[in-house]
Amino acid sequence: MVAIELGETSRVNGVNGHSNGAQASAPPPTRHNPYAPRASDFLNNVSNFKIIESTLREGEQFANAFFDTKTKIAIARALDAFGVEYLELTSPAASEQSRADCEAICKLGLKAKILTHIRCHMDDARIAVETGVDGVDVVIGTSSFLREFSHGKDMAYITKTAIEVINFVKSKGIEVRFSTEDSFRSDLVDLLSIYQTVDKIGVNRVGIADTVGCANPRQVYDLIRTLRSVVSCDIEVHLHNDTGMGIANAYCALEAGATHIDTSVLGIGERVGITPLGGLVACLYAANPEYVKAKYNLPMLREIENLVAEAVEVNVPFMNPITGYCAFTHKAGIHAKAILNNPSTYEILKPEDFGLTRYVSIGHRLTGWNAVKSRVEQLGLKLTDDQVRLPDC
Ligand SMILES: CC(=O)SCCNC(=O)CCNC(=O)[C@H](O)C(C)(C)COP(=O)(O)OP(=O)(O)OC[C@H]1O[C@@H](n2cnc3c(N)ncnc32)[C@H](O)[C@@H]1OP(=O)(O)O
Ligand SMILES: O=C(O)CCC(=O)C(=O)O
Ligand SMILES: [Zn+2]
Repeated sequence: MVAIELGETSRVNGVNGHSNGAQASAPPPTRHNPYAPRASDFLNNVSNFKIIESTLREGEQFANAFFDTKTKIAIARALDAFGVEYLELTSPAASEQSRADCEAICKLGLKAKILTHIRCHMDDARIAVETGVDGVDVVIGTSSFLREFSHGKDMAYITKTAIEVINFVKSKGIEVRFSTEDSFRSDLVDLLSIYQTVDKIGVNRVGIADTVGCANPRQVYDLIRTLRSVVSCDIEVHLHNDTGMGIANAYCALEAGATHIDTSVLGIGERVGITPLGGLVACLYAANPEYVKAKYNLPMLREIENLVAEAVEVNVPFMNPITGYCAFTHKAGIHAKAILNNPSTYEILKPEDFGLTRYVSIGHRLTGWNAVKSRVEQLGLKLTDDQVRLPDC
């Protein structure tokens, strides 16, 4: 768990980590974040999680996504090289082509485990287990909206079918996950009851889905923490970004004990999509850079985002974490001076860890003399400080 010890030290020494002088033998001050996870956060999985990368499932539901086989394979290979633990693919029940593509990706021999995503129905399950996948993600809506207006089934029917499908997939010796669609608008007693039932019969993971993007971080924390206390299997979360909470909600889910996070490249999916891979990586790197660097090939992120952006014909957003075109550009004089002295003053992410470089912008009315001096030195010019400071120099 990251920075437990450092957080405690900061607490001993006060918010800024400074000793008050009376504690002559106190440990030296630290400059670490006093809000970092503490030993008491025993459920916290911020430094112990797996990514279920769903660009080839949720991402295919993005309005502009029309992936052909070659593109799907290129995306699968790139995400595998990046190091995601799982790839989730569109249901083979969706079309003959989806089934063929799923089989083709299973045959690539990737390190990532391959999952496919199906309705909680035996017809879909029978097709899915024949594709060669390592696991099947099963889903069914449990909110009153979806029970009434989507599939029309009650909780008794859902529970019975879930048991049948889970036992069937397990009998094939592959992983199975059971998820409720629209979890945050479902009845809590219904949810906990069905999750306990599927946990008892040996499901590998249960999933919570914020299908409509209505949840906030505190609600996510509370639901996952409650669920963590009633099931012993892994917990996955799938979080839509309709109100911009996709990354924050994923972080809180991990803090509450979730083990698996669904992502897609650039967050593409239904409507505005889900937790973006790059943004999640940025957030978790900020919490524990060493853990994230050891797990993923971070310099590949830009290439993967460009690959997907091109495939779905969108631009990488200018404010994208890590790869947005200004992500490591510093402009105002106060920032530029401090950055040139020590990049950590205004950077929580190190560009070099992502194969990128920082840029100090000059030539604007907010530029200060320190930035100009640095550029003068870079260019090998010989000017005194007074000359650099002169506005007409
Ligand atoms: C929230 C999510 O993103 S869940 C994942 C969504 N993914 C997809 O929809 C995959 C792509 N979809 C498809 O290829 C098609 O919709 C198919 C093959 C699944 C079904 O196609 P169709 O038979 O033409 O049905 P259609 O798409 O119109 O309606 C969905 C059907 O699934 C049923 N259904 C919806 N959710 C579930 C569920 N979780 N479990 C079981 N059945 C379900 C609906 O009641 C409806 O059944 P009906 O045919 O009796 O009306
Ligand atoms: O299977 C899941 O957990 C999520 C399905 C989905 O895409 C959603 O509910 O938004
Ligand atoms: Zn979704």
